Amino acid sequence: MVDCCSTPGLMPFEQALETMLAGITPITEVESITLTESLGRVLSTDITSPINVPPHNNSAMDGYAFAHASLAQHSSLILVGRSMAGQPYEGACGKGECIRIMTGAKIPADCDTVEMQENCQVVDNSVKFEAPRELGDHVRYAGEDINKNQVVFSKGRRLSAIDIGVLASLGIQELTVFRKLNVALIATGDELKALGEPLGSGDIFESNSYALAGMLENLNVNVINFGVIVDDEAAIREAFIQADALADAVISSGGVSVGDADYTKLVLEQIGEIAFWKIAMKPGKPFAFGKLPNSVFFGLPGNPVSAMVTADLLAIPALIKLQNCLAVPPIKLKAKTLTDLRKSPGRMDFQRGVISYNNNGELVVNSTGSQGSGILTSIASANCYIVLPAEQGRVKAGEIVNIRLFERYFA
Ligand SMILES: Nc1nc2c(c(=O)[nH]1)N[C@H]1C(S)=C(S)[C@@H](COP(=O)(O)OP(=O)(O)OC[C@H]3O[C@@H](n4cnc5c(N)ncnc54)[C@H](O)[C@@H]3O)O[C@H]1N2
Ligand code: MOO
Repeated sequence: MVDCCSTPGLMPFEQALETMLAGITPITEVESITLTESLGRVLSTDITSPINVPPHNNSAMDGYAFAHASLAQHSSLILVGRSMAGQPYEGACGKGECIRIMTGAKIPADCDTVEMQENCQVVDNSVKFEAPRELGDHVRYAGEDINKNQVVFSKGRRLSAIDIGVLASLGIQELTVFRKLNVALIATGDELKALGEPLGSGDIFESNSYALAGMLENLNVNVINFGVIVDDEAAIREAFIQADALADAVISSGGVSVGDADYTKLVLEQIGEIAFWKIAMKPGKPFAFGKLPNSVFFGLPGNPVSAMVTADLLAIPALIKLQNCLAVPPIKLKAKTLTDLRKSPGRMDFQRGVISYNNNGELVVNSTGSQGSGILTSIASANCYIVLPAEQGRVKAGEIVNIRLFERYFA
């Protein structure tokens, strides 16, 4: 186990993240899928465009196409044909001539400029142009979006809805992606009751696995939910062994602190190995990272806020690397805090806030109020973390603080 620290026994947050990512070996297995199945999947090869997009010069307006040199000599041009989207004009369009053209229709080789119909007067077969045009006006050029043989998306990219549209515009129907990860979720605690069960004295509804499963949905992994495992060493060992046999990654929550019923770390040590335990961060101090024989292991603290924040800031970046996916750096800003912020030196704080612009156009942040590790609504109502360095003490209203915007899967 690594032991180091700003606060004795606690590993600084950045060092924990770095150590954990260094311990993750990305999967290499790939599979072939159709484009319609590809949302959120991770490309296992670069995608090179087989065609120009658009494939031909086409009009950006409904109007008239002509050679720019023609209009320099005449203010009216003779209409000789019509090009519709999907039904191009294949004839000639010589000096003094123009064609009717619709948005998206192919521009004939003889033409290089388009005028919109609102600026034209048509009398019989003659089109009068009200104003001179620049060469190339309203022309969308072949390949102006994507050139043939251009690398459009790189290996490791997670495909968005827009990416799928781009790939469809290239005519791509099948893709090779990295296989989906299998991720096991285990909630530990005698007090935890599944939804639908009656709450006895001292019980609460189990909520971590629901929120975690929702966050993981955005990573497009297969979630294997083990539900609630009671605070019993043998039961937890059995659940970890079963999860390890099925999953690439095991995420537990609860039982990772120092209480009499906290078995997570003990069992991890028995059947696997711990890389580190305890981070100088708040919330999330007792987070544990390690390995089981076949999988990587993330031991999240049970407190709901601590579980979500460590999932977001530690487990998910590790899963993204395991997926062989390129990481997208978080957006970091600075803002003026509108309230005092309570903070003791020792751990890096990830307080929850709402960032916005004030009437002077300055970025300001409001705390979401009580920052207790059990107050899950402190995340639900926030849109960012207020990141306060470990050594920082109390912050006064009006001071500038570091902000990290929430990821789209979060809150
Ligand atoms: N003597 C010490 N006590 C504690 C320390 C410490 O350093 N010394 N650390 C505190 C910190 S910080 C945290 S965070 C918690 C984490 O403890 P555990 O990971 O062992 O979590 P539990 O004790 O099992 O649960 C804590 C809390 O969260 C509720 N919980 C647990 N799982 C769920 C779930 N799946 N859904 C909803 N709520 C859940 C549980 O009922 C408890 O209230 O330890 C501190 N203690
Ligand atoms: O780290 Mo605990 O998460 O402070 O409550």
